[in-house]
Amino acid sequence: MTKPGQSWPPTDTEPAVPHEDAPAPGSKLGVHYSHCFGCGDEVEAGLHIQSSVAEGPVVVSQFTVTEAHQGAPGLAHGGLLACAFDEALGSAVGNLLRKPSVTAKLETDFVRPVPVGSTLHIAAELDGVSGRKIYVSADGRLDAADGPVAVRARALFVTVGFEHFTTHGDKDALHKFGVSDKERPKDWDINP
Ligand SMILES: CCCCCCCCCCCC(=O)SCCNC(=O)CCNC(=O)[C@H](O)C(C)(C)COP(=O)(O)OP(=O)(O)OC[C@H]1O[C@@H](n2cnc3c(N)ncnc32)[C@H](O)[C@@H]1OP(=O)(O)O
Repeated sequence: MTKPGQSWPPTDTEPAVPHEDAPAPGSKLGVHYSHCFGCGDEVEAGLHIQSSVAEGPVVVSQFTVTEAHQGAPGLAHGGLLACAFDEALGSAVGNLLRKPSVTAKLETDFVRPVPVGSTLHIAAELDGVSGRKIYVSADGRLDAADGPVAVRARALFVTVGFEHFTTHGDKDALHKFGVSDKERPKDWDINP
């Protein structure tokens, strides 16, 4: 675990420079997969996170906590909050760098309770890249972009080849992600 005060990223990194085809600041980001628990519109009890690109290597996301997301009565489950951050951090990595990547490590600090009915405003920022390793962190603020911080997270994503998804998951994964064979060389950095 990263201890409070420990430097982040934990190793020397290069700046994370958005891909030339990354959506511009202000762009709303769509659902990357309709059955994704984080953002998918076909998962009734899912998190239905909505994200858009902000200035800097930053993606902002909103997650509204419903009764389907409770741990204690009236309060969000911590594991689902971690899920929300995984999605928000992954969205920053995937959309800005356009490198297929997976979460290798995810740390969360739960600072305040998050009640049902509240909306977490999550700002995820790319902190640096070291080879295949991408460091990214986020703050989640209660009910407003400048509200009190409720959750903080840091993550390491590792760039993988597209075959990670087709080998370990669904052989049709790329089409389900909406990435056609024709698009791959142009729109994605596929040489991790
Ligand atoms: C438009 C699109 C939107 C896209 C929007 C997408 C949003 C989706 C968000 C959800 C994302 C997910 O939940 S993804 C699902 C959850 N994650 C997973 O299922 C990943 C499962 N794990 C794996 O498949 C593997 O362990 C990998 C790929 C992470 C790494 O395996 P590998 O490829 O063999 O590489 P490996 O050599 O082990 O690791 C590479 C480097 O990372 C380091 N490393 C690896 N794991 C760790 C670790 N836990 N902690 C520290 N360091 C680590 C290694 O030391 C090494 O450093 P060095 O020696 O190079 O220095």
